[in-house]
Amino acid sequence: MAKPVSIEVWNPNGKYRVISTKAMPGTRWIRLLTDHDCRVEICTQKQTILSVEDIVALIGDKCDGVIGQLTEDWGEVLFSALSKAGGKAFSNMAVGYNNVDVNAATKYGVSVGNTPGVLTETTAELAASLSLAAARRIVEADEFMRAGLYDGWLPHLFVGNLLKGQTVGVIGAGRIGSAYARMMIEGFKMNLIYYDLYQATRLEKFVTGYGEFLKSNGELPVSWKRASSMEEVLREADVVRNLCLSISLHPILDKTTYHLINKNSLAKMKKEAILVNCSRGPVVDEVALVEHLKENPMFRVGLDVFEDEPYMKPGLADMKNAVVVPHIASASKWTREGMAALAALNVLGKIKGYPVWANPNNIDPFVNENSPPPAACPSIVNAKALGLTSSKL
Ligand SMILES: NC(=O)c1ccc[n+]([C@@H]2O[C@H](COP(=O)([O-])OP(=O)(O)OC[C@H]3O[C@@H](n4cnc5c(N)ncnc54)[C@H](O)[C@@H]3O)[C@@H](O)[C@H]2O)c1
Ligand SMILES: O=C(O)[C@H](O)CO
Repeated sequence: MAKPVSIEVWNPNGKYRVISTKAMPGTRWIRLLTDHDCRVEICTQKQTILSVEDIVALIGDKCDGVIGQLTEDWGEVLFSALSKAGGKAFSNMAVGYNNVDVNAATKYGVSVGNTPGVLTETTAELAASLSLAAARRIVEADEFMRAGLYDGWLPHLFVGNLLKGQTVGVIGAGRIGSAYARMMIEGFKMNLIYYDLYQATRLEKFVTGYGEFLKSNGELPVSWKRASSMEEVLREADVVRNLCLSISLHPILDKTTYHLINKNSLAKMKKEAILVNCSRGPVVDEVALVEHLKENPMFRVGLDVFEDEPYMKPGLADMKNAVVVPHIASASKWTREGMAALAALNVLGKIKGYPVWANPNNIDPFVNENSPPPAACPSIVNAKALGLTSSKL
């Protein structure tokens, strides 16, 4: 029997019982629910990662919907418990939903929401920050300063890499990968090589147009190339004798991307390259990465995500050529409040029987605080499997 889980309650007399497994930023998401007759219960338990047993206890005998977190294991047990409690709606407060067994949810008739779009730029900005921090050795230099080791300017002190005019590689050129690519191309005049299962037409058009603009300005144009495999992105450096300086990972995590970066792929990268991961930890074989970092001191990584969060693989914390941050890529106030609103509206929309928003890439009307959100679920990943109708709004 799980211990009772501590909660905070809003609108105790609300008709629909909605649970959030964590306190989320802002209060708009709470208002959106309480204004529509929901009783909102927020778990205030101290431990960061809730167990399945804790969540079953939270769900109890009557629950209409749950907002959960990417640290939780949403599978058969939880969807069955939610369904038994009368619940039909779940939303992750994240765009990635590799922690969710969508088939199990569908089997129990539970919709699975996620929060795309609102975190695209914030996440891409962190990937760009990690690229810069790694290229210019910012963390190492900061530690050096604070340790009182600086005793005067030196020609060799913390020499790093220039990004301008080099090549940026993007694996997974979806929303975030494309936004990151644009930042690096526009900001640092980098050339692009990308690998994705699908053609990133808008990104290609952007690079072509920007290249023409630079040319008309008398500057060197930028170029793009769509690689036919990830290996081609890693190898490109040798082919064109141009340093493929920075490679950033932005695919979803599934069985096709698990350990996409491993011992073999690392061996194909330039010894002085930079690898950034703001997708999911298991996209990189972290043990192989630690070995590679040890053997190649000029190879640098910027990591926001880790294979066994919250832990790092042994040795990673000691590597000076690694910049590590605790899964904060989407951590801007605007984005986190927007994610909370989207997650709440995914759950509310299903409870109310609203249709599903037709374009999950344009969620602006849901995050605009100055007007009421559309009567729709912003993003339901199993909408088709559940036969949910699409919004005409
Ligand atoms: N670190 C963070 O805090 C953070 C924040 C937001 C998102 N993410 C992660 O980033 C991922 C991407 O988010 P998004 O909004 O850009 O999603 P998206 O669906 O727009 O983009 C994912 C892209 O990956 C591509 N892809 C899928 N399988 C691939 C493969 N085998 N090889 C190459 N490309 C492949 C898809 O075609 C798609 O273009 C999320 O699923 C999530 O896991 C992490
Ligand atoms: O998938 C996501 O949304 C992130 O990992 C957290 O923002």
